[in-house]
Amino acid sequence: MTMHRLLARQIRQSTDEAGQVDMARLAELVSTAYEESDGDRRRTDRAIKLMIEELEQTHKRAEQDLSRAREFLDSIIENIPIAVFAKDAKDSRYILLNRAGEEYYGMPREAMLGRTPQQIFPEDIARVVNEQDRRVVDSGTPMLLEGHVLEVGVKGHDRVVNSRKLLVRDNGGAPQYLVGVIEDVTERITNEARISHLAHHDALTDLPNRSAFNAELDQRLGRAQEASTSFAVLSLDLDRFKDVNDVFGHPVGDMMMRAAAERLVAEADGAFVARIGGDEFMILMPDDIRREDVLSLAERLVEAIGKELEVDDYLSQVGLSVGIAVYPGDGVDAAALLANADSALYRAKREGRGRVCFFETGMDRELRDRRLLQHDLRHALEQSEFQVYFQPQARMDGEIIGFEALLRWNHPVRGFVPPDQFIPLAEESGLIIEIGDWVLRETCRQAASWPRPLQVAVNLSPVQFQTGDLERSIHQILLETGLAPTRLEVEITEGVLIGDFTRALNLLRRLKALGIHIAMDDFGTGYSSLSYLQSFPFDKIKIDRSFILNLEATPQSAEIVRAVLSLAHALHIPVVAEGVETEAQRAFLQREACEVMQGYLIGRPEPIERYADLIGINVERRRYA
Ligand SMILES: Nc1nc2c(ncn2[C@@H]2O[C@@H]3COP(=O)(O)O[C@H]4[C@@H](O)[C@H](n5cnc6c(=O)[nH]c(N)nc65)O[C@@H]4COP(=O)(O)O[C@H]3[C@H]2O)c(=O)[nH]1
Repeated sequence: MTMHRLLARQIRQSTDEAGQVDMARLAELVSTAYEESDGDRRRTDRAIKLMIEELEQTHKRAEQDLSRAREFLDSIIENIPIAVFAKDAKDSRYILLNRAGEEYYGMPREAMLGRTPQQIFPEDIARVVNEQDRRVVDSGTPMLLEGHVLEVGVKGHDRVVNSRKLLVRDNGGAPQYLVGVIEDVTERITNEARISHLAHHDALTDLPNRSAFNAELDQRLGRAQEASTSFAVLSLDLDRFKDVNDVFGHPVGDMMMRAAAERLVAEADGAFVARIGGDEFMILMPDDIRREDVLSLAERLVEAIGKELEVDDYLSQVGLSVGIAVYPGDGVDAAALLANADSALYRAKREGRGRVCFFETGMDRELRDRRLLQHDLRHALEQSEFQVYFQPQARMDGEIIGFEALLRWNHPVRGFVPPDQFIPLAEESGLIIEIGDWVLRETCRQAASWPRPLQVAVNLSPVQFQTGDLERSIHQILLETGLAPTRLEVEITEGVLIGDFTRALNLLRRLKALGIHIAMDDFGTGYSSLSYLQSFPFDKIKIDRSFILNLEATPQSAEIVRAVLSLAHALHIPVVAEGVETEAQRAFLQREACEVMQGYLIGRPEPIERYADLIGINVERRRYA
């Protein structure tokens, strides 16, 4: 007989040593076992119930997640600014369309869903759409169209779109859906075109800029090399444009620049005109144009720009200088052509502006040399290559009353470089501010140490008036050196007053109020010397040495000197005659009652040690010896 192991154990536990079964004990054991078994079953039932509940919740959560994901995807598809559609692969019937799709097709989705292209679009369009759909279904390869002009929809035919259609198969691999996206890229393409335009055009004049010019020049070179033709490169620079900005301010300057650019384009006969910098332009002339035609066009440009510019009731006059280099004679690559056109421009400007110059051999050397000099000039101050020379000024009876300070540059290789060569370079680069301060400080320092309190005159450049703080510099230098302001004279040319007239005039007034004397230099060589005499009470007038030089040779010079002297006398302004070299010139000036003279007859510009006796050093020594 087989018996459950539990019952056998319970009988064993209820049987005594004599083999007698204690029925009451057995009943108790069995009933305890049943109770435990009931408890186990109940626990198992509860666990199963909990598990079922947990499974149900997990399932529900999964369903919710799925539906949320679907909603999320739906909302993305619905709101994406790209048209999205899905069609039945069998008959191209639309089964999904998002909001951008409605906009693209210009109809609500209700008008499209469940319908085929033939039921929606005009016949010709429906045919194209169907053909595309069939191609994708038959080949199984996606269709991609980029930048094609929109043929369906309400936005008009000026829209440009990228579109893509692809096939989705069912689990068995049979074609099920066609999914398509259509992106309107019109704005992007317009923006890209605008950015590309900006990158190649100058913002102010809308002319091609330097990079566009370089690209065009490269193309021209390629063409000319292949076809063995020639062409001309013109380098143009507006003269005195800085004055327009100084006088009228930048907004008016900008308008004037636009007006000048328009004139250039109008006159350039369709040539390629580019603005490559502040007031610099370049022109590429048509291929194989004759030299005389290039010249006559350049001259027409100079004439057109030279006419008065009128913008918003502002009148101004600027000029134009032109340098020309011709391919292949003046250069076979871009760098050589540009450098040579620039050299020719430099010559045109140097010859008096408003001119046209063709490149000639040797001009490049001139420009290169100038650049080298400019480079060296930057180090001249720190290398102590400058020195102030002094030239005496005397009354007509020979009594020395003062000196003019004249700057000298002792270049380590070239020797003495004339100030007429390096001062314009220093002005162009702005170095004149530092150099001018140095000359003033050095002159005042020296003059303050002279035993005789003679006058000392220093040249000031127009650039020092326009930039930097000249008044403060002079003030500080006078304090530093201890020179009495009344012993200092500043010489200015009319260039100082041509720029910002009011600013320069105010500055001169303040300097004069300090006790400094103001002299008008190079009188008679400018355009408006007379009108400037009216606007400021100069302490001295210096007649330019060109008039003195020609005193004996040309009667006109004598007349001019006479006229200047009588005018100055009438205004009670003393006159200094510059460049007096001969006794005859001195005698003439004395007869005409000129007050002061300066020139080789009295003494050349020299280091002050050479004039030690004039400044009182020897005299003093002798006295105390
Ligand atoms: N043939 C001849 N020439 C005479 C005679 N007497 C004087 N000279 C020269 O005439 C020039 C007079 O100076 P400037 O008209 O102010 O003309 C000056 C002035 O405009 C400028 N310059 C010189 N030093 C300075 C300076 O420190 N600062 C500035 N801004 N300009 C300066 O450079 C110009 C030329 O200076 P330099 O070569 O020193 O030339 C000086 C002087 O050497 C003479 O009897 N015969």
